[in-house]
Amino acid sequence: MIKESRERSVAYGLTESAIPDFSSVSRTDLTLAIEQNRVLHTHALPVMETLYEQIINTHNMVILTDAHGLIVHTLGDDDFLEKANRVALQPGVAWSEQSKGTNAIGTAIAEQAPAQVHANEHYLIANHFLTCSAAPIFDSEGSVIGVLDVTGDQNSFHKHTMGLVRMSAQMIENQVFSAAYQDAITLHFHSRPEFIGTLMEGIAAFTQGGRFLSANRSGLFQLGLPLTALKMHTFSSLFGLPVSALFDHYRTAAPVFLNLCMHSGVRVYARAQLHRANMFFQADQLHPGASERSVPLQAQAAQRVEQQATRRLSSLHYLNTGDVQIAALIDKVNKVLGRDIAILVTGETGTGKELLAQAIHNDSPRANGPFVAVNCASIPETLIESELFGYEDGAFTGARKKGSVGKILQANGGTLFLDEIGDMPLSLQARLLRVLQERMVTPLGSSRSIPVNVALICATHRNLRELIAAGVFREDLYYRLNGLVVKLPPLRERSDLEVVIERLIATEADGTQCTVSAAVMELFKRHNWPGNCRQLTNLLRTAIVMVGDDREIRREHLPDDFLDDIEAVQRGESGRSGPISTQVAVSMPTSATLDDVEISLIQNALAAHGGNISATARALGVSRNKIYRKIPQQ
Ligand SMILES: Nc1ncnc2c1ncn2[C@@H]1O[C@H](COP(=O)(O)OP(=O)(O)OP(=O)(O)O)[C@@H](O)[C@H]1O
Repeated sequence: MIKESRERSVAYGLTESAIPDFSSVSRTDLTLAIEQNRVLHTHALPVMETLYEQIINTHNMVILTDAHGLIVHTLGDDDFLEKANRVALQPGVAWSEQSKGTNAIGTAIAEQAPAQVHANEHYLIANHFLTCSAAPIFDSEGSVIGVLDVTGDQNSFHKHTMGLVRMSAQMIENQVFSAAYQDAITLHFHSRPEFIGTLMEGIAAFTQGGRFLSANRSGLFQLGLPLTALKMHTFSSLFGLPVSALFDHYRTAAPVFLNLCMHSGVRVYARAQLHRANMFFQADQLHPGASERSVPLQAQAAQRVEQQATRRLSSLHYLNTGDVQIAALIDKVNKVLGRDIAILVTGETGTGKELLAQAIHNDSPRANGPFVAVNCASIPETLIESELFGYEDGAFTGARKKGSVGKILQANGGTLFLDEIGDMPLSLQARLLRVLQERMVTPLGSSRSIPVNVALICATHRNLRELIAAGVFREDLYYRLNGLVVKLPPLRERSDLEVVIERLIATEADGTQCTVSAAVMELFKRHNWPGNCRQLTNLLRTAIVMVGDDREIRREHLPDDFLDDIEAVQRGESGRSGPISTQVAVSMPTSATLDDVEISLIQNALAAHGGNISATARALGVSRNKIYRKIPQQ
């Protein structure tokens, strides 16, 4: 493979000793490339993070490219990233064979197969210090849509890297496949039942009528026919049963896998996932430990419940539950309603910042206009620009035909809520400021400015002044956003806990009478509520289910982890309930170094956030990479 690739490199007119082409496409073209590869990008990022966790601190980086070898995302150890930047291993740079000669990314694309290129196997001498393992990612039609690569210093070569990259690429392929056929019937199968739900499972997609649509890599292998031939088949010609047998099987709700005989005579175990509309017949329901595929659906359901509750709770009057701090806050907000004054809501996570923003909108003269919420922390940095500002129709060469209306324009006539504004990349802060000052939006790739009329509410749990001092938040934008700054108090400081609980129960119990026992109310009052109203809402939601016909929430109806927290506090342990930094500071030996304190602080925060790295990073105001670096086994 290397020999042929080197021959191709010569044919492209490259010289081994040449200085590589370090040029990068423009920022706009990079954003466009990411947008065009949005599905790949979305599904690859979590897999890249997991892959990076395996290789952290080994002087390596994980790279995602599009089908032409253009790097669209990287994750890596800072020390190696510096070295990598010297040979332009960074977003916006092309690593095709045409551009860089023999290299794992370009060669994997040319060969349509995994490629490992080590040290002086690289065509360009400048790249001899690298060792690279790349695997192409295929779509359901068998076309390469991107490449996943791990690149490191040649001394960091490890023979397992290629295997990890291949598995990760296959994982991305399976995710992309499932996303493409989420409305189809999918059959997950394998000759060994324990492989169903793993990377090894075959997945085949069928129309509701049973016509074969496509299969993932393992599915094609197991079915033993090329894709073109399979497209002539139906569920019944492949498995000897009408597709309606799947519905019948799951209607009986028997918790067993289907046992199917393939056209080749080989028997496989299978579970089916039926159309979204037939969600109730999902095979996943038959497994006590639901597979990961059911999680998004459960998450969606939970989200719907939260949204419904939010709608019921959203008016300033409703939020005024008797606490003096809240009353004063609502009073201030009422005075600026309908005025052109930006509102900045601060407060710990879960204190109700978004709920307050929605209430402000609902009570404002813009109530009939849209309320558009954007969480700046949850959108990958590279996508925030297009998400906010949108695209012009066919504005770029090769751009997708339909442009996209950004969130700012979607909020026209209504309210734009920018949550976690402190996470807005510095480069976009200037653009946002311009929009706010000029009241015009220029979609990406367009020279046309569109007038826009939005009321702006921003929220943050971070200290923007500290961010300004650190040089990551623009002072001029800060002054534009803080027309009125209101701080939602943490739940532990509120005097209206009983009223909040009463109202939440009324909403959550949907009319059923339910009360909280005096003992539990006492527990609630003493609790620190690190997750604030969100934690209380979730806790009550669970307790109401547990209480059944009892009508009174008692200690036995509360989740164990909550009771553990309470007991830890009672035992005098700092537990999860106190401010983490204080706990660490007092519990460290005097000989502890700053590094020890940092590690301990991160460990405590991780425990407090159930091991969730993103939440921990947010709470501590550091990057996820920092957490990985300090606690590598995470
Ligand atoms: N005053 C309240 N009464 C009842 N429920 C509330 C109240 N405030 C917030 N909630 C509930 O708590 C949950 C979290 O609220 P919200 O998303 O508004 O918090 P947030 O401060 O924006 O959180 P984050 O900082 O994590 O984005 C929601 O389910 C919301 O309905």
